[in-house]
Amino acid sequence: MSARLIDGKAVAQTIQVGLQARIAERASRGLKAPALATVLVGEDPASQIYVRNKRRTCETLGIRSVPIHLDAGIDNAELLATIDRLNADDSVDGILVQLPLPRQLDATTVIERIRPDKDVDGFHPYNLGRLAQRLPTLRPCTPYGVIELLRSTGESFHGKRAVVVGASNIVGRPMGLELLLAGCTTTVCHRFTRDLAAEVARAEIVVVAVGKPGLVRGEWIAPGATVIDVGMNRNADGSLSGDVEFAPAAERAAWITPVPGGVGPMTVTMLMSNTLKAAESRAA
Ligand SMILES: Nc1nc(=O)c2c([nH]1)NC[C@@H]1CN(c3ccc(C(=O)N[C@@H](CCC(=O)O)C(=O)O)cc3)C=[N+]21
Repeated sequence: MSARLIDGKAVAQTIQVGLQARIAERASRGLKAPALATVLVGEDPASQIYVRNKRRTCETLGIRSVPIHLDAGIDNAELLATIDRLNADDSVDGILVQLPLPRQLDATTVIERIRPDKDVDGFHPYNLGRLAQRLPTLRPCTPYGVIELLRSTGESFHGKRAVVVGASNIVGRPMGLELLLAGCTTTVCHRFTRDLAAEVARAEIVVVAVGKPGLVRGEWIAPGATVIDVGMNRNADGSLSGDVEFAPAAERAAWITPVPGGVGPMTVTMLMSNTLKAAESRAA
């Protein structure tokens, strides 16, 4: 392996120390702790683990966690009523509804119901529109975390050719907007892209967020590229792997993120950053 590893755990830790200090400083001025409501619907085991992790990180940083657990069988109206209550609650700064939701519930309606200034996931059309117009407010956590990882390498992004693989609403599309904002010449690839290998081979920065293990072959990676793997695939033996063939990609890349320990820890950290930001802008 010749690539240098981008240590997401370490970058996340550094950012968290800064957040913790800012939250403590607010407390010393008599301000209340920022508060994050995490809404979990049903018992999906992966969602339970993720939400527990978010709640635990809140406590570590001095953010008040407001855990809300709703029955798997609730209907849209009940979920929307919960959102309305949290929207109106002045003691709550941020609202996160864990996705995916059970089938009978409509995520789009729910996301659009959250007050944009409490939308710490950055999924509301207002916040995405602001990002599209180069006036970011609350930014989607995973793409924002990827930008922080790229920044941590110390390499500049200005004018770089960036390729995003995957065009989901929560990662690929906002990732394209973030890279554009950062000054990259940005291409977003998806299931209809004709020659994915050729697109990836042109990239100086590659961000992969599809959810298919080994989708991006090591031999596609341009020598000296920076590779960010957002994929999190659970293997039969319980271990995790990304969407990029790690070992051969690391032979060619200059920088690469591991899975786990790359993007994942940043997603949670940027959620905490957004919660503090939401609290700061309410007080103002
Ligand atoms: N409304 C909403 N917002 C989200 O941000 C959201 C969501 N729904 N639904 C699910 C996905 C997934 N997600 C992860 C966050 C952290 C890790 C993470 O910390 N992963 C660790 C290891 C995890 C492990 O070992 O299982 C790592 O990559 O090193 C992973 C996945 C947030 N999501």
